Amino acid sequence: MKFKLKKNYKWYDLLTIPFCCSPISTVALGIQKMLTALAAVLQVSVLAQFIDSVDLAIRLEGSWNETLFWFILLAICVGWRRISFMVGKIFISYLRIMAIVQFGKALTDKCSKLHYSLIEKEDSWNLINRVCKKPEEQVRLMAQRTFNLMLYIIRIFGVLYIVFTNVWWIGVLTGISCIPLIFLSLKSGEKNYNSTKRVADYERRYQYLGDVLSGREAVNERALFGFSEKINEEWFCQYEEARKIKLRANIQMASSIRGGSAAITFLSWLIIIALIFPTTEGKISYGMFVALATGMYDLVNMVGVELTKAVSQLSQCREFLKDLSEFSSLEEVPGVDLMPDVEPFMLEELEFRNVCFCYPGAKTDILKNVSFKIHDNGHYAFVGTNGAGKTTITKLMTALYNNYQGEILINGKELRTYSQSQIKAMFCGVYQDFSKYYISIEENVLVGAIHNINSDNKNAEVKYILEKVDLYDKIKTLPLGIKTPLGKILDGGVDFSGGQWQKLAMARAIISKAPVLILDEPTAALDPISESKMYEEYGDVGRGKTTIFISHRLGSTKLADKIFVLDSGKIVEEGSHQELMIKNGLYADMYESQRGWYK
Ligand SMILES: Nc1ncnc2c1ncn2[C@@H]1O[C@H](COP(=O)(O)OP(=O)(O)OP(=O)(O)O)[C@@H](O)[C@H]1O
Repeated sequence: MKFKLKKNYKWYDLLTIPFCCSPISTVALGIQKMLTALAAVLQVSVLAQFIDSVDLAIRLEGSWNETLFWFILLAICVGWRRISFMVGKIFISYLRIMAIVQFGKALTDKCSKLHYSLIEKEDSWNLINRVCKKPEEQVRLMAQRTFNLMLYIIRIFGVLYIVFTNVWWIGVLTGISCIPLIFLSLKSGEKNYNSTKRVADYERRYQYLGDVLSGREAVNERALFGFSEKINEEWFCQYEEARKIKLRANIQMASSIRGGSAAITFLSWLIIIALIFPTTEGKISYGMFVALATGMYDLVNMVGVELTKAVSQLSQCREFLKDLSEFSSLEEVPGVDLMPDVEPFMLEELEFRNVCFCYPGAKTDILKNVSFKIHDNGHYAFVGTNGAGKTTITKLMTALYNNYQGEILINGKELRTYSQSQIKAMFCGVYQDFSKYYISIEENVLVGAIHNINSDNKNAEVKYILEKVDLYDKIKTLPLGIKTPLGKILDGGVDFSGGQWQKLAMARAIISKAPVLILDEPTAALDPISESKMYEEYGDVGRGKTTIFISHRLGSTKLADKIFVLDSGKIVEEGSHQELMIKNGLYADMYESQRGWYK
């Protein structure tokens, strides 16, 4: 059975979620908790019978055999309560495994379908992190806390029933006094979860700062600039803030639990005193008095501490369900998780017609009336100042955002009418912040053509492309060749330099069968020789593809058939390098200022 997320979660889903993950362990856990609760209730009556039978046997009015019978029963009750904890642990560990497989998988599936803008927005990103953090732990808590509540309720009602059948008014009085405590617990649980939400923001910040302080990425700058102390202070501030919020929530919860338990302890003394009268009047036996007095202390602990804790923890789970409902209602992009179309896509023309675009939540337009056309097999470049909107254009053409105004037409058809599989089949790219996958070199390249490469010539094609990006000579020297794992996660992994990783990203894009190749600062990490070699082979690399090239190195963009110059979200100039130089506008200015460095 495959776990499916639904839009609206109710309180009963605290059990249906674990049940859908693993019916066997959820039912087994429920039975284990129920038997434990019944054993505890039974123990009260059995203890009374045992004491009374010992009393009778001593006074020679009863038999020792009967005493032995009650003793064995008492030993079974106590023994089961001891071992049931271990039995429960076995079911829980199985439930956790199944929760990763079922619930965890459903969450990651949902994440992979989410709209790109939700990942970029802080609120939704925090929600995603809260829900997807340790799903197996959430499922365990749901099952364990719900069954614990059931266990306490059975025990409380069981003891109350025994008290009620012996002295009815004491049973009723105790029952009524438990009700306000349950409401108090619900409130404190809600408060506790809200503080966990607030803590999550601080945790995220201090974890990030912790990475800067101890991670590998910032090691060089850390040593050079010596910023550790300053970051450490900031880390401490964030950590302290999170600690204070947690502490306040714990104090609040402890005071409501302790306050409740003090009230009920006082009540239990009154009840034990009240029990003396029916005992002296002979309405209840001595054994029952001892058993009920012990049972009352147990009851006090359950209602005053355990039940309050269970209810408040359960309301934390309920708050998690609210988050889960919100998460599962987040907007999905239909088909975003599908593979690219296997059918090769033929691009004839891509056109932006009066496109305006504002990032969700932002106030100003980043792109203002942008219009341009690019054609099959052409080489195009976008240049301009930082923040002019070059990368944003590539995000729109690859349909990461669809809230633009104006039209984006591919082969004359609006981009929004294409399916995600079709769009994926159109574009491939190397971005500024390209990914580093800690898998083998071969797999790193094949990520770009996972769906449409023939396994017979896979190796030859990977080698050919690695030669094209000038990486094969280095890879040949590695003991495992193209099978060598990268990064420090797998055994025998080697690390690449920034430029080598970038070449690998380039290889990934080239092996893709998509007809449009987006290159966003693809050579930023390359040495000058590798860079110029890449440009010499530019035509070859982009063979049969339409290339869209973004770079600040104007010496490289001048090879493009057409250059678009962007300034503050507008295309201010367009033409070939020669045409733009004759125009003597912004492009010529930028080009001359760069050329000045080499004179
Ligand atoms: N997710 C986002 N939300 C809001 N604003 C954004 C977002 N991403 C980018 N921007 C803003 O959009 C503007 C254009 O960004 P873009 O990355 O397209 O610029 P660019 O021309 O590629 O710059 P660079 O040359 O520095 O890479 C910038 O002002 C940036 O701050």
